[in-house]
Amino acid sequence: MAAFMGVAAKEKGAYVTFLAGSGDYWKGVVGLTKGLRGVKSAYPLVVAVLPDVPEAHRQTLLDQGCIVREIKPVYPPESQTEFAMAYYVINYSKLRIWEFVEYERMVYLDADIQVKDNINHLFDLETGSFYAVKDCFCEKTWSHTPQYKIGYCQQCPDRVAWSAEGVPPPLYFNAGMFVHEPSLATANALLDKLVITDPSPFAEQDFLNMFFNDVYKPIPNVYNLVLAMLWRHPENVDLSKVKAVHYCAAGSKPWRFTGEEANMDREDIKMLVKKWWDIYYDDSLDYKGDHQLHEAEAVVKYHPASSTA
Ligand SMILES: O=c1ccn([C@@H]2O[C@H](COP(=O)(O)OP(=O)(O)O)[C@@H](O)[C@H]2O)c(=O)[nH]1
Ligand SMILES: OC[C@H]1O[C@H](O[C@@H]2[C@@H](O)[C@H](O)[C@@H](O)[C@H](O)[C@@H]2O)[C@H](O)[C@@H](O)[C@H]1O
Repeated sequence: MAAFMGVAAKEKGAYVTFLAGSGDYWKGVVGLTKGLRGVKSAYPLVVAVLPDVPEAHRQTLLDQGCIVREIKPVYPPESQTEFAMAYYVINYSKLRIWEFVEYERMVYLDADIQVKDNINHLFDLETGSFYAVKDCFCEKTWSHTPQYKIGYCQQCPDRVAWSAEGVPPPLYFNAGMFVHEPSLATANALLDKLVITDPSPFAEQDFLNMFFNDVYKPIPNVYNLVLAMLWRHPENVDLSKVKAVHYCAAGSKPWRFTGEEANMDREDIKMLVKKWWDIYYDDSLDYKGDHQLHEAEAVVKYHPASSTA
């Protein structure tokens, strides 16, 4: 009907990632798109690229079946804030993906994530909420926070009681993976709010947590295994059940891996890095123009009525 009315019909959904700069994160996107293909994902991968992404990297991603969309950068207000990592300032540009209104639903995945199991069912989660995995506060990157100082972490809230006030901080998600509903109203509200919000150490991650605090719904850690969970909360990790691995710990990016950084010389980490490369170099997962399952077929094939997240 929408098409008949001359309005472009909305696509059901797409996976989306973000690529900035002329560095080597494009390799992460190749690993991501091949991993998604390997688990028979029903939706395409859109790559939101900043203007500084070279043509050669864009072409490589097009050759891998990605939809490449250039976005305008988003910068936070001027401030003296020290970001947890200096380059985090570019991550505010992730906010542009709310403008991708041709999609009803998108699943955002950082380029340093690899999907190991089919997650198509995330597209069928009830609308109106913001779904993401709870982060961990135990790494040194959190040393500026009160929770780190007392050893409190939402991944194990009983280990150290929050404080005399008794009210722990609101649940906080890792912004490397989330399920969202693009809309121009939300996109504009995000940018309007950003203009009057002081930047903070975890940049757009802090900002998104503040903005979606009232509608945030945690989903299981299996959808975004923040690697530090392996040594910070091993009791919360069953690798055989993990659906997406997030190589976010310092020194863990597979395409730069040396194993020399703290916690990297572990057998489980080396196995996960090998798995990343196995997919990256698996030419049976290269795009051959056929990975895009028709959505209706995908609904039947991958979303049996009983499927739930
Ligand atoms: O130079 C960069 C830095 C970051 N990113 C993108 O921004 C995401 C978040 O940055 P990063 O993965 O370094 O953050 P982490 O989760 O490791 O803290 C990356 O996964 C990429 O998608 C990028 O494309 N180029
Ligand atoms: O710009 C802020 C970034 O903040 C997050 O990364 C952090 C965070 O997860 C910490 O909790 C970890 O300790 C740390 O290792 C990790 O890099 C997101 O993964 C990334 O996409 C991006 O939003």
